[in-house]
Amino acid sequence: MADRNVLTASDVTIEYPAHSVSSAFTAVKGFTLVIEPGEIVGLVGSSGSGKSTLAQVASGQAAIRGSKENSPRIIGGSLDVLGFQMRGLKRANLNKLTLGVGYVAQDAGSNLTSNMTVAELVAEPLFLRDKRFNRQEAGLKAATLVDALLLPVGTMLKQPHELSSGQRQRVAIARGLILDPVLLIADEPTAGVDVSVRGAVVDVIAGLQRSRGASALIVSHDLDALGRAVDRIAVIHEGVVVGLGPIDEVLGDPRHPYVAGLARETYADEDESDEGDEMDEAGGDDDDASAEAEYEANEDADSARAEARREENR
Ligand SMILES: Nc1ncnc2c1ncn2[C@@H]1O[C@H](COP(=O)(O)OP(=O)(O)OP(=O)(O)O)[C@@H](O)[C@H]1O
Repeated sequence: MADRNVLTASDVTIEYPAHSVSSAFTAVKGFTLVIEPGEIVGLVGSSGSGKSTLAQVASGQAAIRGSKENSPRIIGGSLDVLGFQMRGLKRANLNKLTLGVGYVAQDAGSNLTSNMTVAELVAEPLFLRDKRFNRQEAGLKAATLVDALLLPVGTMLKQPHELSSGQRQRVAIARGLILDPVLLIADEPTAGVDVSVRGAVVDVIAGLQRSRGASALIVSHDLDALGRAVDRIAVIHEGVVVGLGPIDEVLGDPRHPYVAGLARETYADEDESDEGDEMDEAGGDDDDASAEAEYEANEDADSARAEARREENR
């Protein structure tokens, strides 16, 4: 029976299978999350915490790439996306799933076909789905998205090499949005985007999806960029959800040292721009200091682990 939620993850465990030089690795452990229609959720966490792995599995991209490429696979729990059980999803259903799920990969901006114009790149998914799609309508849709993503209209005639990396990333986002996905999964959509427009880009993604009653899962390690655009955040740490809810609630009542560190960092940033704003936190300075120390230690350990794992898989 189809699930009314856009995404329902119950105790999902995901692993990268063993291959010639390395053993199997569990990247996500017991992940639970529900995304309702029209809801915008941010997935936050440090490097190597499992965000991209989840995004690849939930969007169907891992299944499309298949086992040959050492793609991650669900080994425990259940993940339902748009009514499809992602565990052991058949190829025919995978095609149906991707009609409704848009995916913007972490490095999407740097993988755009080099000899196409922005107009062609953004409109291409329409023609891949329907060769006879009306060209004028496609051009108009592409231009509207390019404009919404704060790119100059002149960008339409340019090729990727004529754009900055942040502009290329925004072209990739426009590509991900042009099919009006029921669920957009965007992995670090603001990577490389100028800091002054990062928040606005997330706002555009959230606004466009919300206006159609559609949903989004926006992966980011940048809470500032998610800002007020998301309804809730899920904080993931070492593959486990350690915080879930509206940003202010999660950060205001941290239940895990990683979240406490995240809160402290976020509030410190806010204090820098608003000097009179004092934090009134229970627990006192000693607790804050130890949480921050643990957060920083975790961050360092995460980066080291992620790098070691990448090295191992080279
Ligand atoms: N192909 C792979 N094989 C084995 N392990 C992998 C593979 N790809 C990633 N991992 C490991 O899985 C864990 C989660 O990685 P993932 O890329 O999902 O994290 P992330 O939170 O998206 O990090 P980042 O913010 O750096 O992109 C990491 O420990 C990583 O090293």
